[in-house]
Amino acid sequence: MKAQRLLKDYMKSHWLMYISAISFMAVANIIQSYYPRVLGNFTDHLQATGITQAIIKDYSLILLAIGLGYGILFGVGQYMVMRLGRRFEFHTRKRLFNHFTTLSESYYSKNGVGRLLSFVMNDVTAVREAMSMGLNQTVNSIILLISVIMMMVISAIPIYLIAVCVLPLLIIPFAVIYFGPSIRKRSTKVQESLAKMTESAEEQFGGVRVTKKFAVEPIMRGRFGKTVDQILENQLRLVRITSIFQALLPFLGALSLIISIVYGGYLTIHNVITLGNFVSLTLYLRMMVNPLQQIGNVINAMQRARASLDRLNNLLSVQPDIVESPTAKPLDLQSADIHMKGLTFAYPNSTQDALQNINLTIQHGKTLGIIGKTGSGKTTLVKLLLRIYDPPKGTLRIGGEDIHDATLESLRNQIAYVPQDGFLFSTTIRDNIAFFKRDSSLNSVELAAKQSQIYDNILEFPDQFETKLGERGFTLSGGQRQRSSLARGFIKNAPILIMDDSVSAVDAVTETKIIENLRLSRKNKTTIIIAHRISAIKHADIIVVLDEGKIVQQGTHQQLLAEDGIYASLYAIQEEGTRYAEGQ
Ligand SMILES: Nc1ncnc2c1ncn2[C@@H]1O[C@H](COP(=O)(O)OP(=O)(O)OP(=O)(O)O)[C@@H](O)[C@H]1O
Repeated sequence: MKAQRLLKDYMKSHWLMYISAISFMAVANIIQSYYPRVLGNFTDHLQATGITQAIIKDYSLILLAIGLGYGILFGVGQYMVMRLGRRFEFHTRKRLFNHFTTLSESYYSKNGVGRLLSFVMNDVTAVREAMSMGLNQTVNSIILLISVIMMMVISAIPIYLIAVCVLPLLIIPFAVIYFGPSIRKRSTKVQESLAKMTESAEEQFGGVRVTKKFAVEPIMRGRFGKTVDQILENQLRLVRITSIFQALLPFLGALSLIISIVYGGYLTIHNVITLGNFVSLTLYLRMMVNPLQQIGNVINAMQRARASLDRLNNLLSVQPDIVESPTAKPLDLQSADIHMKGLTFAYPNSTQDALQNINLTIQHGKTLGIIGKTGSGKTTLVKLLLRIYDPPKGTLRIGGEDIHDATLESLRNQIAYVPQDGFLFSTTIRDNIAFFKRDSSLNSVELAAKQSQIYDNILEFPDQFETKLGERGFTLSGGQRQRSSLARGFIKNAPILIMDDSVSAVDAVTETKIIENLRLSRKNKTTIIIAHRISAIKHADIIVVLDEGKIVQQGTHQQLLAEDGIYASLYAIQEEGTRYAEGQ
């Protein structure tokens, strides 16, 4: 697994912006650290000469200059940091999405949509917040602390007094080392439980229609409630530890201030230091409390963000299962035969073979029908053809070439796959049909719609081919959805068309018309039809019957009827059903 360095890479490519932002904020803080010194001098002046108009004017102008200088420079620096944070968020989300598009189906079957959404939403935001706030406050606090210490050292305040007063503050680094790892561990738990909640919400929303029909809302609420409870529990554990940590810092700051008042006051009474020095010292120490508290906040936020950053880096390091060989060539499938020889396949993480010793030849231009019980391996067979999963080397050849030697693009571009439950996007029906090539002419979209027998329905939709589907759009029936997705397969006019149970939701008359259109439009092109109904495949040049991953029968409709096997008994049952229905 190649380690990813999301944040480091980003910082490397934006270093100039970082340096500029840091410089602006650094100068702003150096200017601000003059503030106690000016007030100290003011006090000494007051003591020496009493209050005069000139003193008031001079010091107000100096303070105004400090205020303006700090405000402008700090504002610009802060803007740059925030901008960097937002750009990081944008860049990371794009990078994640690009990465998602490279991952294989097996990754998606292991990770729910909600979990993936959580990476894009929660984790990226956690890192961005820590980045903007972290950089901002770290620079502010560190520069301010250094400037304050420098100003104290070059002032007339004795070093031993400074050392004693600053002593409690030295405990802070130890507190950080002690609390840091626990904060990070608890933050990882919070992020994980957020991911679980998003996953659960996605599942519950997706299944809301089923839930409603079965009136099982309490179960739904219970399931979601559990994930929310888990977040609360994990967040409270995190809050407990961060609160202790954050309370400790101001306490140490206050302690140092008390020491300065007691010890500094004593030295002032005995004239070891001036009243102005005493005022400056307390102001300096007061000025150190905020940056110290900010450092605590930043460390907490950084620890939380580290947990998210680790999750993101791990995700970006996931390699797709299906990788193209460096020597892969684009294949031309126009006149390619398909050969399967001794093909045995088991899904990753499964001990059972989904396909066993498949030997099959599909000559180009022919129609293959595949039938078999549910779970017999029909879909698996065509997934291997699309290389959604990898068949063992040497077991599947297309046009004489091993499938592993073909580029994925050439393979998938020349095969049209129509699944049983084709997904339709929230766009117009026209765009859904022309999904493969958005600029297809309306004529070709209409032709595909006619071939898949959805044309007449579309004419009745409110905006016909421009009718918007999906969320806040028009809802199609199951059969209409299936035929729209079939039109998507027709319009591609690919050398190989695979219909995976794609006419299961249409009535017998429509099915016959679709099959007839298929035969007309796909002369000399390879077509693979998976079906449960014999009526959908009986015209095929060759039919295979799959049972528990094995080909148990192979031949034409007539040949298989003549055999004493699954096909003939299936035919008898389905015929009986048809006769019964017709007799009703
Ligand atoms: N992603 C997967 N991971 C593990 N096992 C799987 C996966 N997909 C399918 N299977 C298993 O492989 C076997 C064959 O499944 P396949 O989907 O090919 O059957 P099918 O004949 O198409 O079924 P149906 O007619 O119900 O669509 C089944 O036992 C199924 O549980």
